Amino acid sequence: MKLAVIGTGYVGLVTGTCFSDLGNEVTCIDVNQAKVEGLKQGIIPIYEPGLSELVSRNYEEGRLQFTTNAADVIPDADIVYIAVGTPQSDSGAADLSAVWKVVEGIAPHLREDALVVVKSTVPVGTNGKVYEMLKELCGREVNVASNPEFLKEGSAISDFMYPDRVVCGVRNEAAEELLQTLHAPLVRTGKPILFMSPESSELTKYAANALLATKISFINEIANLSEKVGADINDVRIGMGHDQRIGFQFLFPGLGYGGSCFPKDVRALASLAETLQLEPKIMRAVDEVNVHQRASLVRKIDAFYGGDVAGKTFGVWGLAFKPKTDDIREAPALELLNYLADKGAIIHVHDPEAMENVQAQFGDKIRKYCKSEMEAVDGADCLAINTEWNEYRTPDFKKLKAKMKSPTIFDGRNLFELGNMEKHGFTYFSVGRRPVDVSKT
Ligand SMILES: NC(=O)c1ccc[n+]([C@@H]2O[C@H](COP(=O)([O-])OP(=O)(O)OC[C@H]3O[C@@H](n4cnc5c(N)ncnc54)[C@H](O)[C@@H]3O)[C@@H](O)[C@H]2O)c1
Ligand SMILES: O=c1ccn([C@@H]2O[C@H](COP(=O)(O)OP(=O)(O)O[C@H]3O[C@H](CO)[C@@H](O)[C@H](O)[C@H]3O)[C@@H](O)[C@H]2O)c(=O)[nH]1
Repeated sequence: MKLAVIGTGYVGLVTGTCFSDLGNEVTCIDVNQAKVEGLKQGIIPIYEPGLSELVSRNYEEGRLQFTTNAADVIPDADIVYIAVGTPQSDSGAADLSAVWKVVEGIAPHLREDALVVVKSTVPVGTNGKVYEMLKELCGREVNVASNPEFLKEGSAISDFMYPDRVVCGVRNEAAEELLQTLHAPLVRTGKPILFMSPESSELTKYAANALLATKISFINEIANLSEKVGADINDVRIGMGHDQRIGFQFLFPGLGYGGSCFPKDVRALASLAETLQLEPKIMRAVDEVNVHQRASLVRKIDAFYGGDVAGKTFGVWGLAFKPKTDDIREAPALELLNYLADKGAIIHVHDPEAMENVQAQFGDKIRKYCKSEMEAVDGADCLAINTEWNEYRTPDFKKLKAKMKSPTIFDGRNLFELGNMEKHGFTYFSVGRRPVDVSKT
């Protein structure tokens, strides 16, 4: 099949590349000329495990192309995917301006039998609006479907290639047949392609993200309670998770959810409900708990130092919003960096992939961008951990202690055992567990 994928970001690039790898002829289109030129030279604009190899192979074998010129590609396409960003607008609702721009841009070039598929996460009713808009612009009916994406950054390729389910919102059999054929190689293991109305498909995407976000805010609230009552959230989490009705997934406490999806999607869903005179009490509470949790490391640091961090050296491990990505959109680390920079602390950071993105925002407000995690703690008054990269999980504690000026750790991801911290003589603050304070022993 011939596919045009418009928007070559985390979702568009992964979608286009994976579909090309499955034997389709795919052209990825983006307005960002530098990005497109880079991709043609094998420069991948994001870090996503396995993506670079897959892009290179399919580009070299001619199944995957990149362009800024939609008009050249759309007339040939069986399916046109819309995968542009739908960020949060000032009101909290999703900003659909990029989607409307794409719709206007493709209308004059669409083949009579082409299927337009909205992959971007869009509020319920958007598919219907795209359909109406194309009908108006083209002077005829255009087939429009919804196919939301459920991939996670850091495991995007395997999530795409081995989905739990594929959700498609369609209006007719022609769309169902095309999407069935396109996705057939992804569901050979028996996972379902679920066909439903575009409205149900759009709502499924938001509802899934909102429930996952709810689990995270719930466990963070229980973690804060654990700290007050002397319980250990790790034991509580495991005790809960063994109940099969609850499960273990998305119950890790931490610094709240970040990234480009959960924060904006929870707010967009709440905002949609409010425009319909409903009161989205759960969604608003989930967001509120999350905003509070994102500042939890800052609160602990501020309390420990009595607000006086000026001139103190902070080693910071982890900047990306989660491991295995370079994405810092809504990353909890940004909250900490802003606090430390405003207060005049000396900041040394390390992240395996996200330092360039942080440098673009913080520049010389950060004293050192370090090549290794040990370099970041050299002479540090304390270590603060934001992201659970695997390489941070088992440091040589003797070496770590010897490097630091003071053995103090603020861990937003519960990477270390409390017993280990006691054994090695660290003062250690984590999430939902008792503090270890060696200065008091
Ligand atoms: N990032 C994720 O993990 C993820 C997962 C599932 C769904 N989604 C949803 O997918 C959509 C895309 O997210 P993303 O993270 O890939 O966004 P992104 O910001 O990484 O990429 C969007 C791309 O679209 C391009 N673009 C903007 N306007 C354009 C236009 N008129 N024509 C062509 N290209 C244009 C931008 O230059 C950019 O490269 C969003 O709706 C998001 O909510 C994201
Ligand atoms: O137990 C957990 C699990 C996750 N998180 C945090 O939640 C955020 C989101 O993590 P994750 O869901 O793994 O990454 P995303 O790439 O944001 O993926 C989410 O958002 C995408 C965009 O809509 C969806 O496609 C995915 O299904 C959905 O998981 C991150 O800040 C994590 O640190 C926790 O705090 N505790």
